Amino acid sequence: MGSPLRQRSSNEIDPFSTPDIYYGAEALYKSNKHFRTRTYSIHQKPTSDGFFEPRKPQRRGSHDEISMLPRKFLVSVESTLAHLAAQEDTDGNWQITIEDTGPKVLSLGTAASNGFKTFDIRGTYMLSNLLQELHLAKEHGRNEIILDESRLNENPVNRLARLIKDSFWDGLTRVIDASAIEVAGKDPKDWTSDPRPRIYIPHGAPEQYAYYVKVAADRPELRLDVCLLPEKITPEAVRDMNDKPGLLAVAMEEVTDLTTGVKTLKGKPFVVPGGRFNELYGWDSYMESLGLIANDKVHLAKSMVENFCFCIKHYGKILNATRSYYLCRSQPPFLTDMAMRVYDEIHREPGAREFLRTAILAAIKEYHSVWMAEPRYDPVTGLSRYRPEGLGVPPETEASHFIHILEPYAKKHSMTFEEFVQAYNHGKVVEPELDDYFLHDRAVRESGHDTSYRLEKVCANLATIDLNSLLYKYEKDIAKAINKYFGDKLRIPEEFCVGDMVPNHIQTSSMWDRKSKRRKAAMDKYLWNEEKGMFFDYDTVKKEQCDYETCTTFWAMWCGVATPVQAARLVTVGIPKFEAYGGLLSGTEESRGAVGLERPNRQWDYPYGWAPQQMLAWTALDRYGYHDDVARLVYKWLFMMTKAFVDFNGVVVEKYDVTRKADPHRVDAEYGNQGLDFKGVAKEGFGWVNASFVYGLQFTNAHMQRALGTLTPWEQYARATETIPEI
Ligand SMILES: OC[C@H]1O[C@H](O[C@H]2O[C@H](CO)[C@@H](O)[C@H](O)[C@H]2O)[C@H](O)[C@@H](O)[C@@H]1O
Ligand SMILES: [Ca+2]
Repeated sequence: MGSPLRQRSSNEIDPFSTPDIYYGAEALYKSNKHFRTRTYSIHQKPTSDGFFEPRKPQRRGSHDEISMLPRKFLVSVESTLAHLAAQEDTDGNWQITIEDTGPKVLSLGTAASNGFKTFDIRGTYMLSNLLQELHLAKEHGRNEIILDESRLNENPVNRLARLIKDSFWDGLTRVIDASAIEVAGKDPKDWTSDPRPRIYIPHGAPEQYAYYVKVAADRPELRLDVCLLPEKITPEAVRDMNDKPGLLAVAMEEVTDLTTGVKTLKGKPFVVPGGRFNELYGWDSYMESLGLIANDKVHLAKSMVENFCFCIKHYGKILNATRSYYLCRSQPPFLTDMAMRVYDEIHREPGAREFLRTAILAAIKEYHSVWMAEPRYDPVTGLSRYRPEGLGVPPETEASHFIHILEPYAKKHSMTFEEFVQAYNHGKVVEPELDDYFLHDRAVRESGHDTSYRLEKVCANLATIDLNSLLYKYEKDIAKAINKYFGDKLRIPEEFCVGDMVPNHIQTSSMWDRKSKRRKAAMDKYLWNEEKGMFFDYDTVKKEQCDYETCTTFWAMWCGVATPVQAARLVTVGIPKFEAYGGLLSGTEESRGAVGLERPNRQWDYPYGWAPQQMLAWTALDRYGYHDDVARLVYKWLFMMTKAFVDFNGVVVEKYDVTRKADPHRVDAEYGNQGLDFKGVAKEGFGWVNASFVYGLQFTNAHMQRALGTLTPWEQYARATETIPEI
């Protein structure tokens, strides 16, 4: 995207710099140098109505405005912030939105007049940008600032893309080592009475154990609890950790401290989703990596691949996420595509080929030991299911989540809710029906689609179109990597062998091609519905195809398993079913069924739309040449995001209600929405939604970007760009 014309002298700060530069020490020095005559005091008295009025300074002797130059304001931070909030944040939620009913105008003194002349800042967007900038300036310890008008009226598409690239990724990046373990250690899902930072180290990483024991001893104020995991991680062991939930160690590298010359360990960074999700997630990481690559941050995506390889080596799988309570389950697998996209970017760097080799070997191990082994593998169909092990009630959900399920059992056993959970988790009471319920519940969480009426009470039995598409992609990618990069001979070292594999045996692309052909045949047989023109899940226990219409049907195009004829039908039949105002729905309204008090909305059903669904569908449609559909769907999603960003104080959330025009970020299903809870200024957005924005922009042209920047709805844009037929 082009940025506005900038004509700056060398002692000026780029108006679109990151807050640490724009409000940091250098900016302070330059603005002081430039405006010597300024005499603002920070000790201002409130006016009679209790508000702070920016004080009118003395008129400067020199001329005021040079109209050709971009406008800048001279702003007293604390007083303007107080005035702005009191006047414009009328509902007192620390944000200025279209729902506030203030006058929507505030005057700022121009810098060129030393604050004497004023100029009006008008409308929700500019005022909320002002609020955000003042919060940032305050956080950087500034009492007064020179503020570029272009930072307030910046094209919103540019602004959001800039914030994602320059600020949000940084806000979501974590490193686990002595430098920042207190940040990564925080877990808003730790509901225990003493939520202290705790780290579990796998048995096979004694160097990390020694490292963290020393960190804990050197910095007792952290209260870091360092625990060694048992060699064999069983469901019982995982259950017993529920009272002491903790972070799981990820990859570290040995480095030499440049000042002391001593060798130490350094954590490999990763991006977290945001909100309550402050750990490395499985499929979120893949989506985030698409955004990181789009933003030239491939080193972070690479580091996440390396962390996944560590997880496969030490925990046996890519985890749902890196907390102790997630140890038994995985999430939708994307490792091969992620590693190959990273490789494409870094292939000229030293060590790139080894990076890819390790990732492909890890993926092969994961493929066999997790997805193609029982209980996930179904030998009858040859297809796979989300079906993780585990015991008892998942501890990470809100306390209220399972009340309606568990209370009748607590009553039956004359126990309190807590007593019952304790007794049930430890096998003191036996309730096979509940075991079945939680088997499926764990599977739902492993599927990433927690929760949905599509999967509730049945997920562990389903060969889903989602998972089998992803495994087909593994098979095709592994075949391609072996053939293209490893001379069609990949040696499998002992540490990557599974079951009865012979150490150091050679694998070739044809072995993997055969696997993909077998899967395609099974998917055609069990998952494709010729009459309906879509792929569906298959119930391996009832031995019948399901009828829930899910937007994951497009994953068959993402992975390439759909024939061109199937793809054409999917597009014709599927798109009209799933397309809504803001992009693609997770599922159809009809499939979800009626909702009400007794049957509340589930967040992965209609009317919600999620970034990963959009991103995979765009890529899928693009792969088969449906470029007009891609353009339209991308536009709708980006439009919805941009409009919410403009109208609601810079908000970027975990998911959207894609049927809701005015406030699509409002989702009250299940645990609500993540990314809403900020005061004044959003610092992180939400991982995969950030990614969807910058990834989506790659499918747009300059014309679309301009139209998005002026908040032109799709229909209006489409009408304006309709090709005029030749006469
Ligand atoms: O705490 C409840 C559940 O939260 C997670 O699921 C949701 O957030 C994840 C992170 O963004 C995302 O990967 C998943 O698709 C979302 O539904 C977690 O993954 C669940 O296991 C957990 O029970
Ligand atoms: Ca408000």
